[in-house]
Amino acid sequence: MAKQKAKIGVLGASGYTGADAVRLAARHPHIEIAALTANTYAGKHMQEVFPHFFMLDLPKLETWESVDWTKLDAVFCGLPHGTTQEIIAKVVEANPKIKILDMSADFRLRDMATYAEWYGHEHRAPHLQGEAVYGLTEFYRDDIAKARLVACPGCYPTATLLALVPIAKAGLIDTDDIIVDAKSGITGAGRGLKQNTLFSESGEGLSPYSIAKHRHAPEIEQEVAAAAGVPVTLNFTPHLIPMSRGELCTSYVKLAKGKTVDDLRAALEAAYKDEPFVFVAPKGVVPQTQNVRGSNYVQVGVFADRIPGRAIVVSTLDNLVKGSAGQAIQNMNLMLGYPETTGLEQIALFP
Ligand SMILES: NC(=O)C1=CN([C@@H]2O[C@H](COP(=O)(O)OP(=O)(O)OC[C@H]3O[C@@H](n4cnc5c(N)ncnc54)[C@H](OP(=O)(O)O)[C@@H]3O)[C@@H](O)[C@H]2O)C=CC1
Ligand SMILES: CC(=O)N[C@@H](CCC(=O)OP(=O)(O)O)C(=O)O
Repeated sequence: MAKQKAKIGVLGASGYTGADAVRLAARHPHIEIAALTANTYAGKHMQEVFPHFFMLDLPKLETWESVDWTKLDAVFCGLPHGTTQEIIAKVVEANPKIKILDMSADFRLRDMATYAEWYGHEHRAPHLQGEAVYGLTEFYRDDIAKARLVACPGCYPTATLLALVPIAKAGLIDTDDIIVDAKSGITGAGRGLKQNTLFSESGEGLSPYSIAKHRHAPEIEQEVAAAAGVPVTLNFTPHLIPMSRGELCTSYVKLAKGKTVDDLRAALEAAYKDEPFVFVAPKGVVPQTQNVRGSNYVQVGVFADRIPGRAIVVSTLDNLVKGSAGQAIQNMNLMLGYPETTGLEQIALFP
């Protein structure tokens, strides 16, 4: 007899990450989409909000309060940071067995004081924070498989950490001298109306933002520090770039004494040789967002700087796939015991 499909819900299905979770889930062979929630769009059909789902028969958008959480096996959470903690706490109260794939930042920082400092309020579900597993699949796979609550990393942290963790872990770089220059497509800012994401204001320019104060800096530092085994402070500057999806991070690093760029390449290749989604570009090949657009793949390239003793690592992903919904599906596969790549092997939409 065929195994029953797992029933999933998506919180924030009327947003960009929620919608990409629906796009991927709709063609996943082992899951059934059983509930979709929205805030202002509650009561509407998904196709009214996202016409590209015209061929699907999907549940109507409803508020999270009206969902029967006891019927679901897993929930994807694409809510604005700050709102997730309380909603997830209620969902878990209703169904303690439900698996949670949070795509927001609400459970990523392990230190509550750091959370309060960067997010401007005390954590609203500290009892759940303790059990949250950081959802960077390539480095937390075993813990993710056993977890109830997975805090999927942000899109910038995913791209940056896939470049930095293996080389920091191997002691190949000076962790006091890391500069991350990051660029994101406009969907990274969500679907809500904002002046700076209007085509007329973002379509023909490149804008740095949150200089020296972006909330992904402490998240990246937390994970590079865990890899390196020492506290890390780094420079992180994001930019908004006129394309719909995609992200590219360029990390400038100083080599540890006696280490070479070939050592960096060897560490990255060793880390990812058996990984289904992360690929190290061959020598001289430059990663570009076009190679990963719409896919769960990540491309990492490593280059010697012309300044002796320095190197440049370039990493790229799709912010809505490996940067959020795709990685969440990858983690769900582990948590529900499906092959990790199920539903995720689409190649980039190129051009
Ligand atoms: N966009 C990206 O590339 C990435 C985003 N993230 C994170 O994922 C989360 C979602 O991002 P994204 O999809 O871009 O955001 P959107 O702004 O596109 O969507 C937000 C969703 O949350 C719903 N919502 C808003 N406020 C509330 C509330 N008070 N109660 C219940 N539902 C609410 C919205 O409903 P409605 O539209 O009906 O009002 C909508 O469905 C954020 O935390 C974001 O930072 C993480 C990685 C990448
Ligand atoms: C372009 C843009 O605005 N990007 C968002 C990052 C999106 C994201 O990954 O944020 P979370 O940590 O909430 O998941 C930002 O800079 O805030």
